[in-house]
Amino acid sequence: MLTLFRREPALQMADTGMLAIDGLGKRFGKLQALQDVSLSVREGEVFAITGPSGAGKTTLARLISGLERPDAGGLTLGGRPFGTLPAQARRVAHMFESYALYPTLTVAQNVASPLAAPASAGRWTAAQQRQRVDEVLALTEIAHLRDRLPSQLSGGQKQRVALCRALAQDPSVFVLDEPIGHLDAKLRHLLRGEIRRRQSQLRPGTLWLTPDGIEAMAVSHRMAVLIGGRIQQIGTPDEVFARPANVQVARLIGDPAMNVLSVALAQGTSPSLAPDGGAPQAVSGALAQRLAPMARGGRLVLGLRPGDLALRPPGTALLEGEDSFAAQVYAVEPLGKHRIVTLSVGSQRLRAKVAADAGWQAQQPVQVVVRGERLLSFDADSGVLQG
Ligand SMILES: Nc1ncnc2c1ncn2[C@@H]1O[C@H](COP(=O)(O)OP(=O)(O)OP(=O)(O)O)[C@@H](O)[C@H]1O
Repeated sequence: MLTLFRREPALQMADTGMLAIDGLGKRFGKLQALQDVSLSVREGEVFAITGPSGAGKTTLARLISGLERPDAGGLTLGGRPFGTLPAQARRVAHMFESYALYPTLTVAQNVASPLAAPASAGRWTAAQQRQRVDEVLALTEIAHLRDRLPSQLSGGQKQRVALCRALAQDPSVFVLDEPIGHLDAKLRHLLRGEIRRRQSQLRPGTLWLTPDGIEAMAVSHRMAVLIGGRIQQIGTPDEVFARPANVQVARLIGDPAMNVLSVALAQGTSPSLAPDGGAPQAVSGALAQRLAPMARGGRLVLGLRPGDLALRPPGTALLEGEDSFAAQVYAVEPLGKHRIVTLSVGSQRLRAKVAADAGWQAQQPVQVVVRGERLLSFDADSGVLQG
C-alpha cells in the first residue's frame, strides 16, 4: 500500500513549481550536445524524454542539477530563475545513470543519505527518515536488501537503490536518468505504473529520461523526443504515437516501431509505386491518391504501423478502403499472443504484428494489406510528416 508524504509547513525549504527550460544549449569542444532545448515540466507531471544513446539526455539532466553550466538558455522554477543557483541549492533529486552509490553504506543508509545530509539538517526526525526509506524500498521491492552493501547487490538491485535515494527526497524537481533500464521486463512494467501513480500525487514534477520509447509513453503524461541534441517533438504519448513529427521519431516510437517504406512513383499510365530495390507495383485506392500529386519519379516515404498491416495470400480480393502491395516473408517471431512477421519489400524490411495463429513461413510470397486512412506520408528529403 502506497503511503504519501505530507509536506510539513515548518520545514518547507524547497520551493517548487513549473520547471521551465528555455533555449538550453551545451557544447563539448566541437560537439553541439544540446541545441535550443525548450520544454516545461508541470507540478505533479511525469515528463519523459526519450532519444537514442548520445542524444543528450544525461547532459540535460546535469544542466538541470547544476553539474554542468549551459552555453545558452536558462532555467526557471515557478517563474524564478533557477539556473544560476549552485547545485546544492537547487534541491534536484537526481538519480544518476551510473547510480553513484556510497560503497561503505548499506542500502538503507544510501537511500537515507540525502535526508541525513547537512543541507537537510533537522528537517526529518529519525522516525520520519525511516518511514520515507521504508516506503520507497517497499515500492521497488528491495525492502529485504536494506542491510546489504552495494557490493552485495546485482546491477538491477543497485539501480533500484539509486532510484529509491532520489524518490525518498522532497525536492524542487525529480530528475531520473534511465531509472529502470536494468530491471527485468516484469518489474519494469510494474514499476513504471506504480511510479507514475506515486509521482502524480506529489507536488514536484518528474523528468524521466530513457532511450526506450515505449517506457517513455507508458510512464509519462507528456513526452519529448530528443535526437542529436535537438527536441524533435513534444506531446502526449498518444499524440506522438499517432502523428510522429518526422521519420526519425517514427522509427523510435512503437513496439515494433513504425515501418518507413521509401517508394518512387513509377513511370506508366496507371498509378504504380516502386519500393527501393523492388519492381514497380500497380496500386489503387488511397495509396494511389497519395501518389497522384507526385511527379513521375518523385519520391515519398510511407509510414506504416506494424499493427495496421494485414497479411493475405497473393491475389486475395481487397475490401472497400484497402490497398495492398506484394512482399515476401523474411522471418517469423512467435511471441505468444501475436507474431511479428518481417517482410522483404524490394531491398527494404517491414514488420507486421499479426495474430498468433497466422501460419506464415519464411520465403512465402504475401499480399500486404493496409487501409489507406492509416497510412502516414513523410517528405522524402526533409523526413517531415505531411498532411
Ligand atoms: N564531458 C563531456 N565531454 C565531451 N563530450 C561529452 C561529455 N559528456 C557528454 N558528451 C557527449 O555529448 C553527447 C551527449 O551525451 P549524453 O551522455 O548526454 O547522451 P545520452 O542521451 O544520455 O546517451 P546515453 O543514453 O548513452 O546515456 C554524446 O555525444 C557524448 O559523447
